[in-house]
Amino acid sequence: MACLLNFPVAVPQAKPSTGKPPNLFPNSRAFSSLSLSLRLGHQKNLLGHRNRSLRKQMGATAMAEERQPLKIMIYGAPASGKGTQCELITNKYNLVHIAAGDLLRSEIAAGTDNGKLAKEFMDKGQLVPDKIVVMMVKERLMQPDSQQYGWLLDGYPRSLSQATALKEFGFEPDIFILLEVPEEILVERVVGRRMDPVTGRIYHLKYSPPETEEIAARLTQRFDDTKEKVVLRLHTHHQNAEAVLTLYKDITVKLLKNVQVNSI
Ligand SMILES: Nc1ncnc2c1ncn2[C@@H]1O[C@H](COP(=O)(O)OP(=O)(O)O)[C@@H](O)[C@H]1O
Repeated sequence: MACLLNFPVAVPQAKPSTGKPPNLFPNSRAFSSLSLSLRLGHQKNLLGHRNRSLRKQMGATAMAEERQPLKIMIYGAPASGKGTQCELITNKYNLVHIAAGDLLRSEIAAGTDNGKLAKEFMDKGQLVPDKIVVMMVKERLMQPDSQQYGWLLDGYPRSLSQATALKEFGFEPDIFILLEVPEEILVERVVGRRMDPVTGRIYHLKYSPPETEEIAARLTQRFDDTKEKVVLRLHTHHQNAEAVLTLYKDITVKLLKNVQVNSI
């Protein structure tokens, strides 16, 4: 399989169910396994080098004593394949997957005040205010499972202020994974994306259609997965990307998407 980053991390063997939010792309192949393996193989060398430097700095004894769970952030435009990568990475490293968008959709589904306010911004393809998102993510990161097993944070931070806030709370990633995908592919992916509410599986009407008419009949579309809204979401993404990327440039692993659109 893909995603073979190797780090000196403590990976507990048996993680109980964490009630993690559903994956956005459980069945898609946004990046082919082969190209992902190759890229991560390359990045592995880079990271191996970084790890060696780090080990030198910390001293071998301290390193052995202070093994910490792995902490990763993953960043990319809407529909850039974060969900697929999250599945691969969490399976490999047994991390808790925390997706800011899923946390917000849970608030909306629960009908909370935060959820109602969040929906107004999500409807416009804008970032939900920090006063909601920062505390929500912070609280999830503080849960015992995240602390014990490590975390993979997906869709956060999306702005410099979010990154800074998390840093002030003492949450810093070991690795920042950046997904880069051409914009025309993103729009087509979003517009055709559907979810099966029974299995949680993600389909694409053109590139990964449902297997049966029964499934096709029950597919749902995310309320912000329209062409009009994805253009706004992409605009918001581009406005904030540079500031976020600058902050994590020393720990960034970049994955480029250059295969055909039908790899969803
Ligand atoms: N960290 C965040 N800060 C503010 N708003 C967020 C954040 N994460 C998600 N959102 C809101 O939720 C929407 C959906 O996010 P998400 O599910 O991650 O999908 P996508 O990556 O396709 O934008 C975003 O367009 C934004 O309105």
